[in-house]
Amino acid sequence: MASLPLPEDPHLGIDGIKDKETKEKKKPIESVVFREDSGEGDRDMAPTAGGSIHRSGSRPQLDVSKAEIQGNVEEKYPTILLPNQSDDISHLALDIGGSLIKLVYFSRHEDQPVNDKRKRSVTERLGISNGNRRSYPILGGRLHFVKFETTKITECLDFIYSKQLHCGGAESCYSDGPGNDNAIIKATGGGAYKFADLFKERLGVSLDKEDEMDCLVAGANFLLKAIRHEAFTHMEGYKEFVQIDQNDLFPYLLVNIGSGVSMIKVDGDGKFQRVSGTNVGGGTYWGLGSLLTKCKSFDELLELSQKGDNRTIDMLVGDIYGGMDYSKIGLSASTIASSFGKTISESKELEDYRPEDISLSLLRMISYNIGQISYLTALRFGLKRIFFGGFFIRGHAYTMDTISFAVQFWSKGEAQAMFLRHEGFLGVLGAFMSYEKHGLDDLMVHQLVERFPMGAPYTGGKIHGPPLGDLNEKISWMEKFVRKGTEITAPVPMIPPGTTGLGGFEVPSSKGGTLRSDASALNVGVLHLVPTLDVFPLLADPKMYEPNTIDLSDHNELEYWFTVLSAHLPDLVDKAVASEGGTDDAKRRGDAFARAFSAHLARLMEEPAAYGKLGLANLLELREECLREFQFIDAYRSIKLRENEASLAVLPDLLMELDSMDEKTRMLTLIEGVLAANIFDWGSRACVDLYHKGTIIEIYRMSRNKMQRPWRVDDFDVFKERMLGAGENKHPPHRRALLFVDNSGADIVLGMLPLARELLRRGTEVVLVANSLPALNDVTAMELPAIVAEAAKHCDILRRAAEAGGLLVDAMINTSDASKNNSPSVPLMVVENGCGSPCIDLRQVSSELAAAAKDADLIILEGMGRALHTNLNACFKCDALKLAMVKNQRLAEKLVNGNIYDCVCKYEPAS
Ligand SMILES: CC(C)(COP(=O)(O)O)[C@@H](O)C(=O)NCCC(=O)O
Ligand SMILES: [Mn+2]
Repeated sequence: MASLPLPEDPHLGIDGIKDKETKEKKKPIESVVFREDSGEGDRDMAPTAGGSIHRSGSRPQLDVSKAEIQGNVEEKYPTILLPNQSDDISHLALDIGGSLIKLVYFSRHEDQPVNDKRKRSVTERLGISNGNRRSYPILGGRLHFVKFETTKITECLDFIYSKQLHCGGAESCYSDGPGNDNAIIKATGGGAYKFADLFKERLGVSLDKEDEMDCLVAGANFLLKAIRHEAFTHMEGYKEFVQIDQNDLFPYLLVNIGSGVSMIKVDGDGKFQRVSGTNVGGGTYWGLGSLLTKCKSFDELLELSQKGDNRTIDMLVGDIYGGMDYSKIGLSASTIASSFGKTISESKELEDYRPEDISLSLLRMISYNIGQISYLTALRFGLKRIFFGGFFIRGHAYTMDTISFAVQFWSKGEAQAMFLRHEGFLGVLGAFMSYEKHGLDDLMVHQLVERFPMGAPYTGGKIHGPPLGDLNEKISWMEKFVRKGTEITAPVPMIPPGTTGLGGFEVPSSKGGTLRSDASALNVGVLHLVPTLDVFPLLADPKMYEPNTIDLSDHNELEYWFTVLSAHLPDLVDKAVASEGGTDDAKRRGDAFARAFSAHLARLMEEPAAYGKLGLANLLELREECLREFQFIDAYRSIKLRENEASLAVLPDLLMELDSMDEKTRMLTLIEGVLAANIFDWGSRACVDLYHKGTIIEIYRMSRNKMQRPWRVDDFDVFKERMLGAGENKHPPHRRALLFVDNSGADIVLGMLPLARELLRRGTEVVLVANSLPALNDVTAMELPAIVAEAAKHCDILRRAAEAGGLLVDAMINTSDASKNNSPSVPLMVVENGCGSPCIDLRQVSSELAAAAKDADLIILEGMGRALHTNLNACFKCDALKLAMVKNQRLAEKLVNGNIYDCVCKYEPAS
């Protein structure tokens, strides 16, 4: 393993840089002010105060009476309070089935007062329009999925009441009394009729009934088009996500297994026909099962089947053929010849059979039957794809395998059974969409982000626990949940393979002792609707793009990262708690965060695909999301400030040194500088250990000194040739470069800013692309302008470019930079990337980044997260440079066949 010993000599490592870290305190940036917005915002959205407007059930309108602008009226997109908007916003839809009530509700994003002047400046500069989004002012928000047993409808009513969902959500319901008498909630399923009076009586709302089939199809179409990892196959214990081509979705067969089974041929949006069905469905399993086993609930019955052996009940081919296969017609000895058939030849009573065996026999009988009828129906209509939904499946591996087996067996591999992660929520989603007003059907896959918060009632433990209002309740729930045993068991992993090869099926074997009662609910997150997200326009082929370099479906890989992230946890909790003042409340939240994140990790270890396709980037993002869930906004804030300050203190010397070099040496020194400064990464165990051994500047110098070429991946010469030309052969400078920056401190100040400065000097516009939200010690777009302003005090190029980019005006700075001149400068801008993770999925970036990308012809991705964990293999339409120091031994071996602290400089001209 390569080592990075600290230099004995505390003198300068990079020639000329003095150790000013502790000596020089920086002055505040009082001389720099942001340019004020002209104030000419779009006015067409301004509410007309006073009059109320007509509302219709199908064409939604907003009640803008008594509307007022919250915060500064000068803001371009001020937050608008709609105090009377209550009954008409479709916050809630219901699917009240025979067994379960499914509920989808919408919560708006809390509007942050928009006071980010950088954002306004860049919006103007890049000409970002709000497109047609303003016609759906409530669109940005979250969709939550919850379910209750129909027998416990009172809990469902309490839940709706406590969240004030019946009168448009807590934020717009200002009375303590019951809901508005005019309130209408879209509902589907038989219970929409049966319980209409109860809803009116208890909540004062009317249920607007939507057709069940319409809803099922609308829900399925939406999910299949809009959710990336919605459909999957499940064969012999293996789950594999299927990439659905939106343009090649129809026709398909939708099999919805509720109490009964409907088979629907879907030809398009709103174009379908119920072509078949069977009365032998989930209700049959539950009903017959309870009669035969005395089980009280569906889940109890399902759990029982885990320990069952159906051979004591079912008559198998082997029972008839003396233990032999009937190979001539392709039947193995273990194939069921007759479900429950064995019981006729024995003179036993019901009590003589194990309930476990009965449950399994019944489950197999019903699942096979549904699989077989589905296949025959698909065959009848020439359909190749069959999607199964409905709560009978419950994310239960054995049920899915049985159905898949039947489809495969009877179709001889021609047809494929696919399952849906939101299997039970199709109808209710369709009902929700029938409001039309959200524009949900216009949403694209890149505008939906699924998150998995660790909050009851929709994850873990009992689904129908008390609704959680605030963080305290959530933490209490966490504590209770964790006391019950942290293990979250997966929906029955199978030991593969289970077939005998001739069409038989062995007994399911479960790793976990118990089957979690709400497996399917745990596989469903909260759907964030973010209309401002876009696909990065410079991706060479968005359809082929896969952000993750490390796929965690490989168990060894997952196990390694599980261990690494678990080991990192105590230190992270300390930092997070300290960042919130170390109060008792912060400690409690820190503890809850650690438990929640550990529980997620444990869950994913059990079933890596539980939340969709899992890559390392998803795990790293989950950690950040989890911190935010427990209100740790910026755990590394003080570290970032300290490192920024220390690095800014030595920047002038570095700039002077760079300016004294010839062009070629300078270009190399700049790239070396980026790679060396990328060592400041608080997410890497090895680096954090290193930081105890020296000051920031010592470590930076040491890192510079170790920069020896050739790097592990070294395309520098090709890059240099593009930048500086070779001999007479000169290239025009790039028009615009997007620099995806990484860490605070030396990384941004001594690495990326000097590189940006070089590009600016050469006439290239520079856009610094930084995180929207904090993640580890990554610099954010909000923090960057102040850093740039501080750096600009020492550099005329940066100052003029930052001014030109609208980052600062009135910067009466005495620059110490030698390269002063008064010619107009190309702009330096800052845009947010739309994410809060150390990695970046370029399928979902901010609209401002997408706008900035339109004129860009060079991308520089920096750091492990953005250039290695994600995007190492990404291809772009323009030139791309990927720069990172590999700060993890295993990764170095795996990705570049090298060692920790090796460097990657990968240059790929436009493809
Ligand atoms: C989280 C990170 C991707 C951040 O790296 P960066 O993008 O800052 O270079 C990186 O620190 C990482 O992969 N850490 C893995 C854990 C470890 O090696 O300890
Ligand atoms: Mn980072």
